[in-house]
Parts: sequence; structure tokens; C-alpha cells
Amino acid sequence: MSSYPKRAAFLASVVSKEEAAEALKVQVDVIDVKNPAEGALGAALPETITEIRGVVPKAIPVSAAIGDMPYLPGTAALAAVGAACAGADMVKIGLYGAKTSDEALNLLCSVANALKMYFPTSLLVAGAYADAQIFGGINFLDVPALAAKAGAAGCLLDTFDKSFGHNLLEIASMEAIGDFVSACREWGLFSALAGSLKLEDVPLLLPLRPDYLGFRGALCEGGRSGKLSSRKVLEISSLIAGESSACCHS
Ligand SMILES: O=C[C@H](O)COP(=O)(O)O
Repeated sequence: MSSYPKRAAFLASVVSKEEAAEALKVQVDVIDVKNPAEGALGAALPETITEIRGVVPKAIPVSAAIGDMPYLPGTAALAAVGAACAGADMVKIGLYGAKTSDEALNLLCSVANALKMYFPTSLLVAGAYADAQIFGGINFLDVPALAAKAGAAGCLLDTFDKSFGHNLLEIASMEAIGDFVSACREWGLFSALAGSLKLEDVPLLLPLRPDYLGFRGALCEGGRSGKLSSRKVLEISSLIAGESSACCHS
């Protein structure tokens, strides 16, 4: 998979193979496996990842979250290997428990080294939180440099608090989000933006030229714990495709 898709790629988070099949009725670039019941970057069971990989065409990457990770490098490395073994092409780790840059780097290096050893084709994605100050986590703008030093392929900017009104654009300024995307590019990483994104956020974020836009809540009836609807997937997919060709093909 190229680190820099020509247009912003559309990542849809699903919880089951049934939801993956529903999302695949529409054009989706990445199927992401997540367990919203375990948090913002909640991990699914390995068999769920395998079942989903089984219904997703090989040409479409499957990513999997391994949790809002405490500062436990061994646990994180083992979880990443588990996700890759279960079929994840991309492994996303939420930098929740790392309170300093050194801890974040150590955590990311443990995971990157484990993936390199056991699943060298699996890509590591470092998950930063725009609202990290609420749990004393590291500033999201520090994450791209750390991710690059550790050997990650990309960086995700998400939100930890998924309650109503805590959307990425309400938490971080457009300038800061743009700085995050630019830092990823400068460090040779792909960038992904998420965080209770809504339909109306798409035309605001695409001019920043992120490589991926990720959604869960906006794709579901009744929020991120609800059921994914192919109608909602189609709305977002069409908007990304249309807006990308209008503004991002310079
Ligand atoms: O990786 C993307 C996330 O699943 C986004 O979830 P959300 O839209 O509910 O914040």
C-alpha cells in the first residue's frame, strides 16, 4: 500500500464481518476493526479480525486497533503481533498510558520491533489523541517525530472522549490539525484524521490533505455503538471522492 494515496482514503471502522460486508457495498479504502465498547481505540477479539479479513477482498487493507494502551511495552508488542497474526495489515496503537516522550518512544519501538520480527509487512500506526490533556497524555503534535523514530508507517489523530460534542474540530484548531498533517508528511509518515468526524467536517479537512479520514460514529444509526448503515457509508464515501477531486488533485 502506498504511504501517500492520490486522494484522501476513506477508512470505515466496523465491529463484525456483517458490518464489513455492509460497508463494502460502497467504496471504502480501508476496513478498520475496532471494539467501541473497550474505548476510543478499543481492541476486538482476534477471531473477529480474522473473520473480517476473510470477507474483505485482499486489495483492501484491514487495520485493527489494539487499545487505548497503558504504558506496558510488552503487552503492547504482544497485542500488535496478535492483531497482525489475526490478519491486520495495519496495527493502530493508542498512546494513552505514555506520559512522556521517552515512554511513547519506548512503547512504539517495542511494537515496531515486534512487528518487524514476526510480521514485517504489517504497518504500525501511532494513535495520538487531540484531547490528551484530559488524561495527562502527550501532546499530539509531538507524536509524528516519535512515530518516525520508532519506525511507524503512519500517525492517526483521534479523540479519546467520544461523548457528544467532542468532535476533533471542536477540540483542536484547524491550524494545529494542519500542523499535525504537515509534520507527518515531513517525517515520511502517512496521516489519518478521525475523532467523531461528521459529514460537514469532510470539506473542511480535505484541504489539509490528510492521507486518510476515519469514521465510525457518523457511519452508524445511533452513534458509534449503533449499527453501521451502508447509506451513511455511501454519503461519506461520495463526499470524500467528490471533494477530493475538487480540491486535492493539484
Ligand atoms: O479510526 C477511526 C475511528 O473509528 C473513528 O471513530 P469515531 O468516528 O466514532 O470517532
